[in-house]
Amino acid sequence: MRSSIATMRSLLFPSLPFHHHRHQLLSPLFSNPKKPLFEFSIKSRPSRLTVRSHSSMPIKGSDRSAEARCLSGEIHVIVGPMFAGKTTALLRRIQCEVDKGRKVAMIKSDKDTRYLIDSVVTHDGVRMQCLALSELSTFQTKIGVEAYDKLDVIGVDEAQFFEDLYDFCCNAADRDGKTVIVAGLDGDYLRRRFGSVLDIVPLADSVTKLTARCELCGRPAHFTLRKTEQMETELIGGAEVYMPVCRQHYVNGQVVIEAARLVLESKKELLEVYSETVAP
Ligand SMILES: Nc1ncnc2c1ncn2[C@@H]1O[C@H](COP(=O)(O)OP(=O)(O)O)[C@@H](O)[C@H]1O
Ligand SMILES: Cc1cn([C@H]2C[C@H](O)[C@@H](COP(=O)(O)O)O2)c(=O)[nH]c1=O
Ligand SMILES: [Zn+2]
Repeated sequence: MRSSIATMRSLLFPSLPFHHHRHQLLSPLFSNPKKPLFEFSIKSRPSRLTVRSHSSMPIKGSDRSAEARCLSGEIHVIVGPMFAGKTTALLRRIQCEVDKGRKVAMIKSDKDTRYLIDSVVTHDGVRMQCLALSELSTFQTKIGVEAYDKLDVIGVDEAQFFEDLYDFCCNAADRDGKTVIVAGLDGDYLRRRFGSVLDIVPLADSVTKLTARCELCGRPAHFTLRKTEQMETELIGGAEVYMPVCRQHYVNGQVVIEAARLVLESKKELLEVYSETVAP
């Protein structure tokens, strides 16, 4: 038990620097340099807001007034097709937060087993250790209330796989004053809403939709085409299953895939008729 807590803490407050080198294992959270601490007090006339800076008094989540916490909370959403650079952008924004001396934690869905279970990994191989969770609601329990209170920023990757994304983001930003940076697919391979990612758009301070390069013509790719015949929404995979495409090649691709599916189905029916009549 003690060793697992120690492991968890090392995930949260390592002293390792944060490097942006290819295949470099990035530390998920950052040393805890003093960060400017602010206390908000709303004067009697609601239009006046006094901000006082206390460089020494540690303000924990529980000490700050509710107004102060929700004022300091932020939600930023990064969406787009696969290979659009969502995870890359997430890691870059985390770096910016580190440069500002803020404490960060990274979370991803434990459904993403493509590269490493305990790391967020871009398609270019840039990695960062993280907590792989099935539900975001377990995060605070896993890291402990004290460590959670000290956090300034929470990164979430593969957000499309978290069913409790909306409540988590709401609580983290509005109640606890965290900056939450979320990366995930807005649409699935059928261009339908994927999980709860679109639900947090009304909660967001910013929404960024990225594009990849169409694998067939090089134009900007806004959609993800599934190359295989599986039809379930959740299918973990990379370039062997998916490719980013432009609108024209998405539509063409869907026509081809649907035609291929029809051919396969009719072939299967022919084989069944054959096996029942010619060779019972
Ligand atoms: N068709 C493509 N268009 C754009 N980037 C691609 C493509 N295929 C592979 N890549 C690589 O994928 C990287 C983006 O990876 P990543 O940030 O993990 O994307 P996402 O999280 O959006 O799937 C790019 O920097 C690029 O090197
Ligand atoms: C389009 C689509 C994707 N997925 C899966 C495939 C990957 O494991 C992730 C997305 O990875 P990213 O490169 O970090 O964006 O989601 C899926 O399950 N269903 C889909 O329709
Ligand atoms: Zn194209």
